[in-house]
Amino acid sequence: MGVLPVPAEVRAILLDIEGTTTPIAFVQVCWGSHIWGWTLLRSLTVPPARTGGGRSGGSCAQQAPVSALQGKREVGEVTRETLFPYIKDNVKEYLRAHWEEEECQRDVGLLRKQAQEDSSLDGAVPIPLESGSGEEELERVIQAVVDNVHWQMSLDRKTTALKQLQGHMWRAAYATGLVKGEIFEDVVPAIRKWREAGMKVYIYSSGSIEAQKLLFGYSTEGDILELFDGHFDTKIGPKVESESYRRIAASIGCATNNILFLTDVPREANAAEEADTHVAVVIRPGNAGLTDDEKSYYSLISSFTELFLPSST
Ligand SMILES: CSCCC(=O)C(=O)COP(=O)(O)O
Ligand SMILES: [Mg+2]
Repeated sequence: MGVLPVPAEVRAILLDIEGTTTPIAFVQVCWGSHIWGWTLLRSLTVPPARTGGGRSGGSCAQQAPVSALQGKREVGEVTRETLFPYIKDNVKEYLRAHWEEEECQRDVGLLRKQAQEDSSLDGAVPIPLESGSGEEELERVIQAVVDNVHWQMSLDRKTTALKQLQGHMWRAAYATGLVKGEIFEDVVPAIRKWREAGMKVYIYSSGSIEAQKLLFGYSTEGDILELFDGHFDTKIGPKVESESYRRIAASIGCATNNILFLTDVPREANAAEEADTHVAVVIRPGNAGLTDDEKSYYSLISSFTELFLPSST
């Protein structure tokens, strides 16, 4: 095991999620079974604010009881292979069930605006406004939203519009207990130690703040939200732009060089470093490989226990 001394001026540790606190597989690996995905969907499409759903609320009538679903497959298995496939498989049903809710309309509005900005990109999918009130017209617009979401996800885009919708869809999956956020085992003990040493700890992920809070609030380690002093997402700026790290420092109330950022993505590390933030690249099972240049340029850790704080003995 290596040891990485943390510079004495560091007062706050800023953590990426996917590939850093949490296995990439938890976020990205495909569903094992269509039937499972379909059944889970049925249990999760109840609109929170009303019964009967939106215009096509009839789809909620055949929900499978949660206990029956849990009997078919262990919770742990679902959590390891869940987040992105869940969105891809279930976005159409989700939109049908929630379409008339304010939150869903806000999400669609954001996606439509993003689609306009993306119109010059190869393969971009526009989202038309609804013109009329028939079921066919509704289906046409919903299909465009579905195609847009699938297109963005095929490129692993990190737009705020996509991340907002994803966060809202995951909420039901976590709340039923069928999904739990997976955290590497070294993460919680290390953060507790850092906090005891007086370090502030923040999250900065492309996942929306709501999605971050779900992942850590319903995690395999229980509700661990108390371990974090704050959360940042792409609303503060993209992770690959150095200005985002200046804004985060201003928001925390410190200088950029008082922060140590841990991430699996060299482009993000590079942007943070340009802003004079300390960085270390995290190597976890399943992460993308690094080039030889990246390996020799960046400080690398494979576990949070490798960080050595000046105040720790
Ligand atoms: C907050 S959980 C979902 C993670 C996600 O949507 C994502 O894009 C991961 O990005 P990260 O910046 O955490 O690597
Ligand atoms: Mg990451």
